Amino acid sequence: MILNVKNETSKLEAVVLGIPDSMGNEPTLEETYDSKSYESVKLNQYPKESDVAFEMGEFEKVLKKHNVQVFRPWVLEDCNQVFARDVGMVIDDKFIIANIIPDRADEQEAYERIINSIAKEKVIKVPEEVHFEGGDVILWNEFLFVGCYKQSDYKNYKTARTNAEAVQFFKEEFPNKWVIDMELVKDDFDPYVGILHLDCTFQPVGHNKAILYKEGFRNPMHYDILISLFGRDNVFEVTKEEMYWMNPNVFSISPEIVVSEKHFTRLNNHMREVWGMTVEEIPYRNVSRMGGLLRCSTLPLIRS
Ligand SMILES: NC(=[NH2+])NCCC[C@H](N)C(=O)O
Repeated sequence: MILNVKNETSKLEAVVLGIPDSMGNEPTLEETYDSKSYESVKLNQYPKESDVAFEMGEFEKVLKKHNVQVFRPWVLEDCNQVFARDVGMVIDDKFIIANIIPDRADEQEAYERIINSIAKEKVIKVPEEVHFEGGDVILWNEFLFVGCYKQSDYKNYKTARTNAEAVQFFKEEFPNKWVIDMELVKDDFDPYVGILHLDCTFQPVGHNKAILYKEGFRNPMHYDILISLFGRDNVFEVTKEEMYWMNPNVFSISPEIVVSEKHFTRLNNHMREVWGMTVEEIPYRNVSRMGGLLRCSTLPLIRS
């Protein structure tokens, strides 16, 4: 398979979609590793496997309707494999195997078949000290945005997944890209405050548009950079409440077609009416209760 991903929106041809089968038992509070799951367990709202399976089935149908080839990881017993995004990622024609949080490391073996179908020299494994997850890396042609956390208490946060070493790694590995690091606000317990991955606070859509949550950036200058790159009129800013429901985590099938959650009324209307896009609305609220949404459930392999 010849990989090709240079941005978040070019026409999608092949993607890995996570899989809801055999998710295992609901985690205990101590076993959760993101604030949203923590809250769901605490409020007794952690989703049932059948509800997650229904929502992911709706997602798969939309992808297939648009002629996208959908790959799945193989099913591991009692293992949550919904969020394909984080285990690795494609940049240009390379597959980078991520160095993810140890609680999730088991998920990676299920991608062996997919990785084996890629030429060996195109598969990159990062050094041990480099921590990153795919949700923190956003491609925008010559730009590579990396969500990270660089403070000395990095290891105290289960929700800090990408470190300063990763930023350096991307700079060295992709010398022709402009790597921009964006430090995120972290909070392991409050989903109204902490940002798990960059794709929970920012995402390009359409041609040169972006969805953005200002308070997610630890350094206001990082927000300013995005505003100046995209242009204020091309940015849809979400509220705290919309961030909580993960509005920035929609998923593009092409610059004209985006998959979104059916409750995202304000965003969906804006994308349709102001940006002229086709919005495929699906139910995905149960999945959101585990700390990720549509982008998080996918790992694009080929965008033309
Ligand atoms: N790209 C993302 N935002 N992924 C969300 C992953 C959520 C998952 N519960 C975790 O903590 O790892």
